[in-house]
Amino acid sequence: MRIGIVTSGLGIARQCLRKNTSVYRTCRRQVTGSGSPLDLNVDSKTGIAVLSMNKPPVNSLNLEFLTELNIALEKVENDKQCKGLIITSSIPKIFSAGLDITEMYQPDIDRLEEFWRTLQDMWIKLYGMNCVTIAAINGHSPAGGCLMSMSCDYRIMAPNYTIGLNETQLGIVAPFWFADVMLNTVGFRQTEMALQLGTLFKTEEALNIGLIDKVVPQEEVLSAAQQEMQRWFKIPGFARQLSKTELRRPTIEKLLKKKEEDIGYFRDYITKDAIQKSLGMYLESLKNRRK
Ligand SMILES: CC/C=C\CCC/C=C/C(=O)SCCNC(=O)CCNC(=O)[C@H](O)C(C)(C)COP(=O)(O)OP(=O)(O)OC[C@H]1O[C@@H](n2cnc3c(N)ncnc32)[C@H](O)[C@@H]1OP(=O)(O)O
Repeated sequence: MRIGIVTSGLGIARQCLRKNTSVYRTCRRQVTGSGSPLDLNVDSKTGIAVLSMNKPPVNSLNLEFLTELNIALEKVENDKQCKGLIITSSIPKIFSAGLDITEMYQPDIDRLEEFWRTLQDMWIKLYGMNCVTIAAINGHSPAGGCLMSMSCDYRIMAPNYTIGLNETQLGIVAPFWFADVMLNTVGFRQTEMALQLGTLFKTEEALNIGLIDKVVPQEEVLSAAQQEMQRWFKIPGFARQLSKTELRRPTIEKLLKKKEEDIGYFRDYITKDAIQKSLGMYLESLKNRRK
């Protein structure tokens, strides 16, 4: 089954969310054209869903894209046939460039708050997914891209890319829940160094510190993820799921308790003059890189 979701506006996205049971039908109908930022393929035989991000140029996470991701995750979670989810990218050499910096630079305040809330929701869903989740990291994966990868149960990455929480290099701070997920993944010492230095790890380095679990050649990333999934499927689903929930619940609950506070903190922090200046300079440096 091939399902695509279009981003022709938040209205459609919300319509899909509201009519949850008809999401498949509604979205499939919209998809016939090209330009969908997400491809969701559910193989009813294997029970594996492959969600491929396809938002040029770099799969940056803006409000609309995050909304689409939320819909797709919800759809997978509600689909009794789906036992596993693989997240990957259709953009060559990029898994995701992380949060769309233009959402944070000179923002409209209402949209900024909505953006952050939608990101929180996406993370809560992904980190708490009942089904097995594998990140097939076939490109660079900085900051928000790293968060998405770390939120999966297993990470397979192609060589010669980078991954990490590089926020300090932008002059900003990784939120506490980004830090918590990294702590849960690689432990305190690696996290305190990586967060302060804003380290982007090369694939092999990421493997060495346990930020990713396996390295395979670029063209094998997806098939390796499909194969890995079989190992997880052999474990009785309920026992596996409960083990995951028990381990991840405290981290999720920590954010749930402070969701509104976190939105306010983010808004006040991001709109500070010094932070705006840093973000402006970083955006400029990205644009000048190719000159
Ligand atoms: C209290 C808490 C407060 C704040 C918390 C905030 C947490 C933030 C989390 C984040 O995720 S911030 C984003 C961090 N991401 C990055 O630093 C990645 C930046 N991008 C790159 O390093 C590279 O673009 C690349 C991903 C390695 C890809 O390189 P490539 O050479 O292939 O592409 P190019 O650099 O030419 O980019 C093409 C195009 O896309 C624009 N771009 C890139 N990344 C972003 C982004 N994250 N947001 C918005 N736009 C981005 C780039 O400027 C180019 O635009 P142009 O074509 O108009 O020049």
